[in-house]
Amino acid sequence: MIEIDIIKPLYTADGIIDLKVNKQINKGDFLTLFGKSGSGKTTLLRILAGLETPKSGKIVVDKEIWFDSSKKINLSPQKRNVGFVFQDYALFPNMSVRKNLEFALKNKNEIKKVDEILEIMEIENLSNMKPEFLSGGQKQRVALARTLMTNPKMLLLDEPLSALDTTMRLKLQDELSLIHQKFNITSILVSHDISEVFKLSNRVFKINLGEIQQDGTPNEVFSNQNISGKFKIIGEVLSIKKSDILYIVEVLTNNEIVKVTAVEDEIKELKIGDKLLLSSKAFNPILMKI
Ligand SMILES: Nc1ncnc2c1ncn2[C@@H]1O[C@H](COP(=O)(O)OP(=O)(O)OP(=O)(O)O)[C@@H](O)[C@H]1O
Repeated sequence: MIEIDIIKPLYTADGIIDLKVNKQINKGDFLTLFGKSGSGKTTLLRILAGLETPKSGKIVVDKEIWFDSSKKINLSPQKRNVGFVFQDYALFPNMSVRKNLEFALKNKNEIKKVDEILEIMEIENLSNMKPEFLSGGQKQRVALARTLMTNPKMLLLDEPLSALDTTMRLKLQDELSLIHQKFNITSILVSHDISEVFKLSNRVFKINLGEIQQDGTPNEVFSNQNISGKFKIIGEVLSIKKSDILYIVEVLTNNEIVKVTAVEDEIKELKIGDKLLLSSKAFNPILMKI
């Protein structure tokens, strides 16, 4: 269990706002922080990692006090043992993949763990390569593998997949999900990608201007309560074309492209790249084993 009750002033272009979090996160949760740019998501991850200090409050992880302003306790990042993965892979460029993993080992007697993790992450074939020769997806897989070397109590993922192309992103989402199931590490992800949120997390904090405005499952947070559609999927607008009096909207859903007709009112506020909810009321899907 992670108990967070902190306040930290954020210096934004529009003035000072308080990042205020008073929440508990269950062990094994996969939580996503979702919200506009500048709302405080990365700062919250950095506070948990011990890289930023709140003005006041408390952070308790599995009954261990990581931070308590009243008792002047502030555990160093090394003592917190969290795994942090960023968008840029932060691998040591002069070391091979294997050396990058070995370097992260705290207990050098656990050297066989390197091979275990290389195998789990399916990167044994890359073990002697230097990062500069790896693709973005491969580098991020190595960065994740390196993070797992220290048996972290918590995995902090700051938009780790946002620099990757769609195919690689979907593949690494599957891997993240598998890692989470296998190691049951409490994970906190920052993501702007709603389909990623649905795929990976069981809980979402929707943050705005430093405050958590919504807390629930992805369905609770994102499904528009006014729509009573029987069938709902999240998609992304790829194109909007006019056809007579209607519009044809191409929507990407789970790597499939679907064409949907829409009226002017529906497309008024839509632009390419927008996330949307595709729903249908009188639609009875047919299930077929393949
Ligand atoms: N150490 C700090 N102290 C005070 N304010 C900070 C600090 N670090 C960042 N800020 C400010 O706090 C605001 C929130 O930054 P943060 O990076 O947490 O936002 P974010 O929600 O992660 O945004 P994005 O989605 O763009 O990454 C920004 O306006 C930033 O300038």
